[in-house]
Amino acid sequence: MRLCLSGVAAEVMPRRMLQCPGFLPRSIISALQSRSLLFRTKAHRYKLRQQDDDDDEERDKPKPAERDAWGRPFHLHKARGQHILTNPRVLDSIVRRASIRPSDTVLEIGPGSGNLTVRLLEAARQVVAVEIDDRMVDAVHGRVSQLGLQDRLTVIKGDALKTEFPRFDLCVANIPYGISSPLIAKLLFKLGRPCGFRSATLLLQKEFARRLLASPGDSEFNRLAANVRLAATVELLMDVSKKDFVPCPKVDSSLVRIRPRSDVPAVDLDEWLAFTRTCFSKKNKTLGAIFKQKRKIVELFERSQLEGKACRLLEEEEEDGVNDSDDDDQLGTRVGEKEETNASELSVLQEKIVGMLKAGGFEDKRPSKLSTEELLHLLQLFNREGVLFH
Ligand SMILES: C[S@@+](CC[C@H](N)C(=O)[O-])C[C@H]1O[C@@H](n2cnc3c(N)ncnc32)[C@H](O)[C@@H]1O
Repeated sequence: MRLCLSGVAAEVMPRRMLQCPGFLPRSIISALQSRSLLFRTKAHRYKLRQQDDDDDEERDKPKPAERDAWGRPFHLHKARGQHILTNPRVLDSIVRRASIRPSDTVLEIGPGSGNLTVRLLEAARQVVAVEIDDRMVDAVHGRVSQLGLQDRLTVIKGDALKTEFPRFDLCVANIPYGISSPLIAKLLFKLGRPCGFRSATLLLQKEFARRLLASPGDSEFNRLAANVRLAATVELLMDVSKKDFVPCPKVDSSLVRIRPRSDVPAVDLDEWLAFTRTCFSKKNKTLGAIFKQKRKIVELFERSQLEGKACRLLEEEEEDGVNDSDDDDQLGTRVGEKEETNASELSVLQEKIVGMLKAGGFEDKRPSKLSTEELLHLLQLFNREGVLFH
């Protein structure tokens, strides 16, 4: 009976059968009724769907939830990820788990109206916040001034992806989820080496956090996880319910701590990033299959040719003792001239790559199952053969 009720049959069971005394226990009838499983006729289904769409539209509308520095309400924009964390226990917990020292400068991305900022100011020496929305900048300034803490807060108005960050010890933030991936890439790969901060404690969309935490071989393991593993360790600190935000988002969140590694392998980061882009372009294909694609071989061939030619030309220029800007222009033009790619050279390169993958035991392996060390070894094999990705 249970099976029948939990499946499709429950959707089409005539109401009078359910109402017939003794046909079903009362508890089951009320459970079914409360889950709206009864009588989902076409019209009813349409109405339910319509209701869902209306709910989505309602959710997408800006919400009057925050107040500006003068106490006037203003709308929150979903497109800017403006979901304000309102649960004080969760906010306190984030600050506690971020391991802030009294001497620290904390970078906060997207302070919003300052719920987290005021707590960070209690724990740190100073806070530098980057906020894109003027209204939020005013709101957080107003709030912090009321508490007399304005001397220890600097708010940079701008896009966190485009703004140069000042020096900081920790990053602690409830970020707009739309910029998670480029922001983490910026923190780990664009600030130079060593990146100079101890950790980034970030609230992220739960599914995104799971991917960051994935290990090689896990179904969620992807290029982002492979890149982050090269430069950092990631740990899950806690999950946070969507109910703790206003307006309530569609997804739950997780707090993670990302700690830059002090022993990042000596590899050209641009070359590594381009290499993982190629390897993870079809993450479930074997490396043999990925590097048999003609398009990939042509790309690698052209890049290697271009690189080789640029080096040769530079050497020749240096030998001639010529190196002024006109010659630089000429060099650019000459290097930029597209070489006629020769079919036999291409097939030589393809054979070389396939042979190298075979010899290294990589041909039948999938990139999503390789450890950082294995990926680094593979990149080294390519580079040794003169194949460059960047
Ligand atoms: C999820 S809310 C967090 C607000 C606040 N920190 C909290 O915990 O309630 C994200 C904030 O980031 C801001 N924001 C969105 N995109 C941004 C960007 N590219 N750079 C800087 N701030 C951004 C939004 O205006 C918003 O205030």
